[in-house]
Amino acid sequence: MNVIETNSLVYTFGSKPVLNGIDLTVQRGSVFGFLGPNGSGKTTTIRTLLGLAHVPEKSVMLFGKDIRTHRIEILKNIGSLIEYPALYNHLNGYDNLHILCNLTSTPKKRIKELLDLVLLTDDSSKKVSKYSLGMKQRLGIAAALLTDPDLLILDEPTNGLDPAGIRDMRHLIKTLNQDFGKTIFISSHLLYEVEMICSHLAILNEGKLVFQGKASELRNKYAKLLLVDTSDNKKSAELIEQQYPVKLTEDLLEIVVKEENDAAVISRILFRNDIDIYRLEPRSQNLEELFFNLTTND
Ligand SMILES: Nc1ncnc2c1ncn2[C@@H]1O[C@H](COP(=O)(O)OP(=O)(O)OP(=O)(O)O)[C@@H](O)[C@H]1O
Repeated sequence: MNVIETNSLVYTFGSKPVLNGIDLTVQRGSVFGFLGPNGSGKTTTIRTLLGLAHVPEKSVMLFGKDIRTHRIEILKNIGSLIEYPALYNHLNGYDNLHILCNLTSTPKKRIKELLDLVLLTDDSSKKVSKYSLGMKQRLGIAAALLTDPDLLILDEPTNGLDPAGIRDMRHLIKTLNQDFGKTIFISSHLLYEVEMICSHLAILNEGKLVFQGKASELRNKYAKLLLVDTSDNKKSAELIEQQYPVKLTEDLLEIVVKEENDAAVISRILFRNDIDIYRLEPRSQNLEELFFNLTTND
């Protein structure tokens, strides 16, 4: 069953079209990455999914039901974290969840389970004002999970986090999906970030989807670059260009590769020709380069 389905979804701010006919399909059990540059319409799409923006009938369906006619029922089964979590900074983590438990008539034992899950048990009696942004985000996710919804919608969950915060967030998303069966919809403007954790992706550009499918399908659609610096870049370029497209810049080689083991193939070519490698570094295309490929290669 599709957890989210949008049908030719359109949305305008005044006379400005922001979403231009979006057909999203998010299957149960997936970690779905919703990618797009700033201003492409991600937050607006999420607002439509949560019934916060007025849309035509049947254009936004969740769990097979129309958000226009079944909003309350649908929202009971969604946990969301949009921008920063709304928390009481002067209270500790436990008490924040306790208040929400009372509001939602959730049994108190759920608090301990969730604090364990989001790795905040040891900090549960600390005031939230003393939490790092990553800890606040994780407490926000615990709050969103209180009523055990099937779908979790996270808007840029790693924005502003330090590397440790990003690692914890990735781990949490994986656990929620694999061990607890949650379907997770994540918006982001970072390609490598969603590629790493998502099973499926959609890419939005100027209110239109330019790609939707499995993350592995996207990987096959675009090339990666390998940046290489050697003891003899000119000779290296001549050797490598027999097998790979290569550009010789002032101080390095930019080689277009596709397979994981291309780096090994290239190092063997150079090694056989007595060329030393000083640097060999993969670089993914950024979103702009990817858009260019997606819109010109098809
Ligand atoms: N309240 C509003 N009134 C008018 N235009 C708006 C409003 N909110 C957003 N927009 C415009 O709609 C477009 C899409 O915005 P949206 O916030 O959905 O994009 P986004 O992909 O989430 O970007 P970001 O990552 O920067 O939040 C942008 O051009 C934005 O300027």
